[in-house]
Formats: sequence, structure tokens, C-alpha cells
Amino acid sequence: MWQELKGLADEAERVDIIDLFKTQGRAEAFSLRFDGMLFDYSKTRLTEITRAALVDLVAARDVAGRRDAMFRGDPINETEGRAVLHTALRNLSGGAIRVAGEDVMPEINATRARMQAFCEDVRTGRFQGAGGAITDIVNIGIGGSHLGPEMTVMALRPYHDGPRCHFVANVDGADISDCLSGLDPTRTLVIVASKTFTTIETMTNAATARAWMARAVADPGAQFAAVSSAVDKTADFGIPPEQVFGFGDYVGGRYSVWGPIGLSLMMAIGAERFTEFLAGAESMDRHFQTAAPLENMPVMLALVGVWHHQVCGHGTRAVLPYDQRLARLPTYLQQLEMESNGKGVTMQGAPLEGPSGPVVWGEPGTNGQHAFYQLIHQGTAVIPCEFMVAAKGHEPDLAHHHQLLVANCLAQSVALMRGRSMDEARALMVEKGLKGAALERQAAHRVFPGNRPSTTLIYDQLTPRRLGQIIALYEHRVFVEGVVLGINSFDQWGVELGKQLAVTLEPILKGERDGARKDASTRQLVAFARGVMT
Ligand SMILES: O=P(O)(O)OC[C@H]1O[C@H](O)[C@H](O)[C@@H](O)[C@@H]1O
Repeated sequence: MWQELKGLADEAERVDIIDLFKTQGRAEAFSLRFDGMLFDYSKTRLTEITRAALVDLVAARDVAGRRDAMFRGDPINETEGRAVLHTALRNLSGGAIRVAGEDVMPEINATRARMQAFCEDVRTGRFQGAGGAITDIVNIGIGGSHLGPEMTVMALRPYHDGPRCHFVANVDGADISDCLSGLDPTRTLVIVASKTFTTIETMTNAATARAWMARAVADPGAQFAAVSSAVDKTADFGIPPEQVFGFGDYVGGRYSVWGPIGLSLMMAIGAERFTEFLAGAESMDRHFQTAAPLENMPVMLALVGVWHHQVCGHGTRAVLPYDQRLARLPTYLQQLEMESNGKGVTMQGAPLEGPSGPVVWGEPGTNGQHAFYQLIHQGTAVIPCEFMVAAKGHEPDLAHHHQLLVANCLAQSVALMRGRSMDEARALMVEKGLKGAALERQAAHRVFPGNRPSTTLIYDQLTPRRLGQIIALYEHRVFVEGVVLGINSFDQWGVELGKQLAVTLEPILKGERDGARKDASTRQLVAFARGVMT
């Protein structure tokens, strides 16, 4: 299968994307629509033949069977012996979902109802801090307990009508220090977000926040809430049980924004908008479950990804949202995609046949254009670009800004595809009055190789529903890519070793243990740090 695809990739080397548009209907045939979204992958080298070969992978790898097993609650996360049911958190209209025979929906719905009541109390001022109604919320969490809430709260800024939300993740004291300075502890609610409630960064920051609050508030625990799948561990913190919101271990950290980890988002936009966000994701779930591969947005997004990375060998992919409020989306997707599919072995523990998932990176446009796009256009590596943009902004008075934004987004994919030939560059230099060797030299710098692939996801407006759909789209894309590669997308053993070594290094840095058994480089770094610290 891979061999055949590699052969097709070699043939595709000779394909000029722009020539593919000589076929009538290319744009429509290599696009698909769902709800208010259009995903256009026609500016890639995919042809009918290569696409058909990729679609064959979907059946060959039994993507539908794996998908159904996930939605059904089978323990598909085999290395942790868990089901994978973030979809249950947004199962607003579906029926029972059983994990080991037990329906998880009553508990999920009851917890969401408690979250809603708590949010309502905070947002209306019925819930009071020591100094009055809550004005500010601080979410303390890291990884999946941070990136989802932070990204979505920023994305949905036009819908905020609740307290201001702030986020602390890094164990670097600078993070919490900068966050808390300027906040009034008597009117702040701290949410400690941690699936395991053991993560050292989060526990350290939570203790610091508690001490900060205790200096001004008699009962600091009362102004704390906790979200975790280990609710038993939250009691030690003195948080009232009615302010603790649990979720099952069948929800992975990077897939958890749909449940209690999304509490800060619900605080910011209210329960109704939060439900729209869930409904958007749920609609993408149904689409993913029912649409045929060619009509299935997550499947096609995944196959384009497999084509570019595993088949054509492009090492990274850029996610380029033309939306300032999606500035944190690339970082969010880094965790979602790289923690899920950055694995070197198959589900059976055998080495992967080809590369694991790609490096994912990006920044919002148009900012990136003035920074790293130089390399995207003229560097030697081909970087498939995933553009995304809303046709309409949220600032009606600034519609001209938005038109410029959209124009820039669309222009980039054209520039990547068309490029500029040496002849065109020469013509430009002739216009400038250059001649001979100077003309040739200057023209060479102005050549763009072109024929560089990109996809564009365009949608009407970044509403809560649309954001829910976009995140779910990428979640299922990651799932399909993982199934095609034969890996477990739902564990993350690769983060453990560094954590364990940090535990051994801390006492050495403090001078409580000697580091004689560490390597010479590490001993040298420790010595330098200790020389400054002490
Ligand atoms: O939510 P927590 O249990 O505190 O975990 C926070 C994060 O830390 C871990 O190291 C994992 O790599 C992430 O997947 C997780 O989201």
C-alpha cells in the first residue's frame, strides 16, 4: 500500500498544481462543504488517481470500524486500558454510551448541570468572594488543562459577558506572578484544572495562588474550584465539594475542553453559548460518523495530511489562521496532533513502517507574512500550509480590515501555487531598467518556485458553534491519521521520562543530593546554575 503511494508521489513530482485546474470542475471536485464551512484542497498535487489510492487506505485500515469502536466506548486506548469518549461530553442529543456496561451519560449530564448552576451563580454575583462579586477568574492548569480553555476563551472574545479570564500554566514563577499582580484576591475565583490532580506545575501554582489568597481572605478554599478526573485528591485542598467537577478517565487531557476543563470558557461566555460550542462539535461527530470518505471533512483533511507527510515526505505542516483570536490555535493543535501521533511504534509495539505524525506549527496571518513566510515561499523545504479564515468578522465598523485580511489569506495560496518564473522575474527587472548580468542576478532573487501545496478552510464567522466544529474536525483528523498509521493516538508515554528526571535533578540543584552520577554536561550545567542561585 505505502509502496504504491510512494510511486504515485514520484509521479506527482511532475504534476504542476496550476495545470490541474485545466480540468473543468477541479475546484469543486477537490473541496467539500459542511454546514457553514468550505474545505478546499484543490491547490494540492492530488489527482483523481492519488486521491482514490488514499481513500483505499480508509477501508484497508478499517477507519470506520475503529471510529465506531471509539464512539461505542470500547477500550481503544489499549496501553492505558481506557475508552476514548470525549465525544460523550458533547453527546447532547444521543442516547446511552456504555463504558464497561455502565451508561456514562447521566453523570456527564449531571456534572454539566452543576457547572451551569455554578457559572450562573458566579456570573450573576450570587456567588460572592470575600470582597463581593467575582470579577476575575484564574485557570491554573497545563497541557490539555490549559491550552483548550485558553485558546477557546481567546477565540470567542466577542461573546464574553462574564468575568475576565486569566491563565497560568508554567511552573516558572514569572507566569503566576505576572498573572496575580493587579488582581484583587477578594474578588477572584481560582480554578485548579488537572485531570490527574498530581501535575507538579499545577500543584505548585495552585499552592502559590492559595497562599496569595490566604493573605487577604479568611477562607481561601471557598474561592477555589477544581476540575479533575481524580476528585478524591481535591479534598486536601480545602475546596468545597460543590465546587469540584469531575470527569471520567475516558477523556484525554488534550480532548477535555468539552467538559469541566472548559469551566473558564463557560464562565466567560455563559452556559447557552457553551452549549452551542458543544452542539457544533456534536454536529461534526455525526458528520464524521455518517459521511462517505470523499464527503467526510475529517477524513479528507487527514488523507491530505498523510499524503503530504507520510507519502510526499514534507516534514512539517503550517497551520495559518487568518484570525487574531485564533492566535493560540496552532499551539493547541501542536499538543493535539503531536502528543497524539508523535509515536514511533504501532499499537502492537512494532516500529512504524514510515514517519510518525509531522511537526505542526504556525502563527496567525497576516503577522506571519511579515516574518517566516519568506521561507515558505522561497526556502528549499516544501511546507504544506493549512489556511483558515472567516468570511465575516465581528467588527462591522471595521469591515475594510476584514476584507484586507481575507484578501491576504487568499492571495497567499495563489502565490504558493503560481510562484514566479525566471522569465517573469526578468520582465520585472527590465521594467526597472536593469540589463545584462545585473538583470540576471537580481531576477534570480525574485523567482518563486511555486507549485507549493496548501488547503483553505473558509467559514462564515467564528461563532461558538463553528469553533466547536473546527476543533472536532481536527480531533477526528488526528484520529484518522492515527488509525492509518496504526498507532495509539490516546496515550503520551513520551512525556514521562523528562518528568522523572526533573524529580531527580531538583534535589541536586538544591544541593541536597550530589549529582556525581549525572553525565558531565549535566554536572556542568548544574554547577553553573548553583553558582548563580546560591
Ligand atoms: O491535566 P493534568 O493531569 O494536570 O495533565 C496536564 C498535561 O500533562 C501531561 O504531562 C500530559 O502530557 C498532557 O497530556 C496533560 O494534558
